[in-house]
Amino acid sequence: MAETKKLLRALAGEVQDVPPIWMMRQAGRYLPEYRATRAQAGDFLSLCYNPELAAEVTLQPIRRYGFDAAILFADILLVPQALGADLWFVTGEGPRLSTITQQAEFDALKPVDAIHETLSPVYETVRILSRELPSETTLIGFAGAPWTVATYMIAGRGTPDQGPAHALREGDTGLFEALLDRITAATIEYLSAQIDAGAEVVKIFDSWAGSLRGEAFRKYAVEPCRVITQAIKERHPGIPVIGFPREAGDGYIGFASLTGVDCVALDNSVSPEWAAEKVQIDGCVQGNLASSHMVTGGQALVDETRRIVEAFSKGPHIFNLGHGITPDADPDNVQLMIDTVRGG
Ligand SMILES: Cc1c2[nH]c(c1CCC(=O)O)Cc1[nH]c(c(CCC(=O)O)c1C)Cc1[nH]c(c(CCC(=O)O)c1C)Cc1[nH]c(c(C)c1CCC(=O)O)C2
Repeated sequence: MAETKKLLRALAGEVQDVPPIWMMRQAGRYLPEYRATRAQAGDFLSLCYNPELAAEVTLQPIRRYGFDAAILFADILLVPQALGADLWFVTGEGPRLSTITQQAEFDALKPVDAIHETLSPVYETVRILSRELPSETTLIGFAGAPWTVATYMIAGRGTPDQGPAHALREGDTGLFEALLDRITAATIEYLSAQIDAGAEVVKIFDSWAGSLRGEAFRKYAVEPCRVITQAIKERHPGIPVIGFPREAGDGYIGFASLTGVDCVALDNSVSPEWAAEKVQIDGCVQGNLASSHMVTGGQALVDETRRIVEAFSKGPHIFNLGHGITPDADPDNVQLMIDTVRGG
């Protein structure tokens, strides 16, 4: 059957006059309706595990803007929690987790097949969304990449340079690799369950891939993404995978062929002209407007949006930001970006 949804057509390699568009963190604190539903849920994690409300916040940006894709509302850190880590969010600061730096802490983690006990409400959210989304909107499921998830599990929080994870990688490579393998296996099961529940595309977020270089990038960013993508393709033929090795720089070159992903998401540290030549030659790309334009707006937003659309116009492209939209963004600037992409 020929694809009718714009996003799936781009992922299948179709070049479109107007690219499909969605936005990382499109359900988020910049939207008053999100803040209201989050308050109703109580806190962020309660929202993630409440299927009705998580589906509601996923749908809010679709109703307001008519994006071509909806991304499941959840978080990459639900997987560590499902593996037995303690997880909580400190208001204004971010996530906190129990740490894994010793063998005994790793040994206390749960086996992979235990994750569904914790994650089943997420699958219910996906089922609700696949019933309720407009027929032209694609539903994207997601997970964190093993390296990025491991950086949080090792440090117990977000870190500017992923220092604790690099220290474990060098100091106890065996333990580090065992942790990555556990996360990889859990991620395959988690994404697979999202697809069974109705996700039509999955995205792997490697937000901290940029701190891996050379051989380490190949072993801990490329290889886990390849293993996950291959398993997804074997179990669910035809389901496209988007990889996001954020700030990979030269590592974006060849990433699609090395991992098997159908699309590479680009951050805004690379220029669209460079990426069109070096990355889009392998297939679909997604990106890459700086999310700061959602705060500042104006002619610069319009000019930069047009530049990106033009640079990627000769190949398959999904318009997106280079990273998540921030809480201080103005919802009117999002509309301006969409109007610029769709209206020229
Ligand atoms: C590293 C990472 C995380 N989570 C995620 C990543 C990878 C992408 C990236 O690099 O941004 C991915 C993520 N997080 C969230 C989504 C939902 C879907 C969407 O994009 O709209 C997705 C895809 C919701 C969220 N995840 C979080 C929020 C804000 C929580 C709130 O409402 O208070 C949302 C909407 C919290 C979160 N979650 C995480 C952090 C570091 C934080 C705190 C920072 C912040 O507050 O923005 C971990």
